[in-house]
Amino acid sequence: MDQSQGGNPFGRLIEFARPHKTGYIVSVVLAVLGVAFGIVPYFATARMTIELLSGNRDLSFYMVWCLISGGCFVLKAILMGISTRASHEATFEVLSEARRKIASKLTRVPMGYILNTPSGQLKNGMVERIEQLEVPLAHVIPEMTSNLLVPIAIIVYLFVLDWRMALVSLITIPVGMMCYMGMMKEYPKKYGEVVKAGNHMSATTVEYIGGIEVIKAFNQADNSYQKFTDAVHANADLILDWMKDTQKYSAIMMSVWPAALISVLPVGCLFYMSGSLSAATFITVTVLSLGIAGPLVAAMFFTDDIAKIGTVMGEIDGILNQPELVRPERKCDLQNLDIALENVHFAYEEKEVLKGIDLTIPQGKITAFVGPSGSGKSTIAKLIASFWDVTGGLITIGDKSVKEISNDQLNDLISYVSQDNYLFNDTVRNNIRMGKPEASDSEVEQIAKDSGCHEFIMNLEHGYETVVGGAGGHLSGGERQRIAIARAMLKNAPIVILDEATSYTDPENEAVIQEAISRLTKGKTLIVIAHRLSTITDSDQIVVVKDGTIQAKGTHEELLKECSLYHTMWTAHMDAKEVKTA
Ligand SMILES: Nc1ncnc2c1ncn2[C@@H]1O[C@H](COP(=O)(O)OP(=O)(O)OP(=O)(O)O)[C@@H](O)[C@H]1O
Repeated sequence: MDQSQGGNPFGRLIEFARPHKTGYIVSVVLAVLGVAFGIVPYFATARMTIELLSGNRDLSFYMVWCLISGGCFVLKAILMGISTRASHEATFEVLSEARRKIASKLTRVPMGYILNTPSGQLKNGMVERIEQLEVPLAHVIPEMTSNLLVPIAIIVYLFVLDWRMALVSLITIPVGMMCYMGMMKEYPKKYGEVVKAGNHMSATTVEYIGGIEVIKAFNQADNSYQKFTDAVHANADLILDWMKDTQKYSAIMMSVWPAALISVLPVGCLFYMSGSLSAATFITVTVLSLGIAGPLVAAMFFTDDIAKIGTVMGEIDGILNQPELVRPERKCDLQNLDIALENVHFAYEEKEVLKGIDLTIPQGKITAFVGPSGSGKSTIAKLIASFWDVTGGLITIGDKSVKEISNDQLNDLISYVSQDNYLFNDTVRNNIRMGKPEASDSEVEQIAKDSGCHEFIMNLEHGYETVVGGAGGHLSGGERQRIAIARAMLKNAPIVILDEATSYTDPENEAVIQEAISRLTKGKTLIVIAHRLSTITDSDQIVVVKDGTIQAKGTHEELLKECSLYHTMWTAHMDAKEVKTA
């Protein structure tokens, strides 16, 4: 994990590339050699022009120089090709490692960060931002190095030939530099704004697609979905304004920079007439001065990408530097799997939602949480599964704080099934198999039978091979929940948490699933959160939660007698059931 960050963004980029430095070194060396061969034709042209003017009529002399020039062009192309390939191979390794780092980081940060960050923004960090490192890594490192070396080598040579002409050939460079500085003066600020607007547009687009059903139902299609259209326009306006600001500078720069002949020709003529410059030097300087601007302009184009590095690395580090749930790597010994909550307090943000929970959940028993909506039931379950750290108090499993249990061990211990368990856009079979990746096809089918969902799966168009669509969108809510339960049962963890896991299921199927769950979780610790109280009456312990505190706990019969809130909830539930069946 990378926590060493901050400071110079270019340094951070090099840090990313360091494991593949051999590829980059090879690439730079080959690019420099390629450039060196690329300079030869300029010298050959100057040499041949001088000889022509001095009256040399030896054809073989010119043929040899033409061959040398042609050979150098070919060598340059080959070396540059291999250099680009080496830098790209190294770069695509670096990019995939960076993406893997972010993906793995997301599994270690508290769930709060993931839930509170728009998924479009996280996707941007993992896909677009990392993609933007491709140019700096694959092109800037070899090509910018070589493109700067060519003009430097030519300039040094010009100074050796005639320092006055060397200075004259450089006159356009400061003018071009001034335009360039004008173009770049607000770059970090402007690019930061563009990234922000892009992220907002991306997050709004994801929200638009995710909420398309609601948008259609409330007749908010396309343009009338203001938030989306505003984000798209804001993004386009920002980029256009920025382009308008910089266009004048770039137009002047691109025309002035390559115009070295404007100064070299008249001044060279004057020196030549006055006898202080030989024809040979004049011709050589004229030809070579043409070779300065091209690579410089090419190198300058990369500074655009370099200027982006700060913002891009900032976004990537923004994810990589998120505080993690601190957990040990090593497995610890647990005496038993009793779960205890001691004076647990918790706040998602400012407002405290759990206010001192004391509770023991014995191993191998069924504990159910009931209570009004928003009272904190799911939060208790999520804290047991370590989605967040408690703000105060302690949660233990087998007398060990959950903070002392490694992520892997806790994942093996707990199966958590929520109301909206995510299904991947894959086959039903593969979605169930996620519970135990090494499970055979027959194991998957057996658990589906045991969980009471084989029949409905076989009725799907392609049975177990039916692709469930993005987030399981091709299935009904109840079907999605049943597959999620089968997946959790296949995992066969000793602690199972069902958080409204059958809420979308119709009463007839719910009875089948309940029966299957009780069979499959025999001997395991089962924690159930349910609104339909009739499904939890057999629990060993029912915990009534209200306003983040425990109002009462006991069996169904005990609570009916002792807890007025439970009694009221039960009566309301039974009345609702009667109305439905009437
Ligand atoms: N990710 C979150 N960020 C901020 N607040 C949250 C978050 N999740 C839940 N809350 C708030 O915490 C409180 C307890 O929520 P919780 O989901 O634990 O209640 P619950 O009893 O399970 O409710 P329900 O029966 O409706 O599912 C609520 O006020 C809820 O708005």
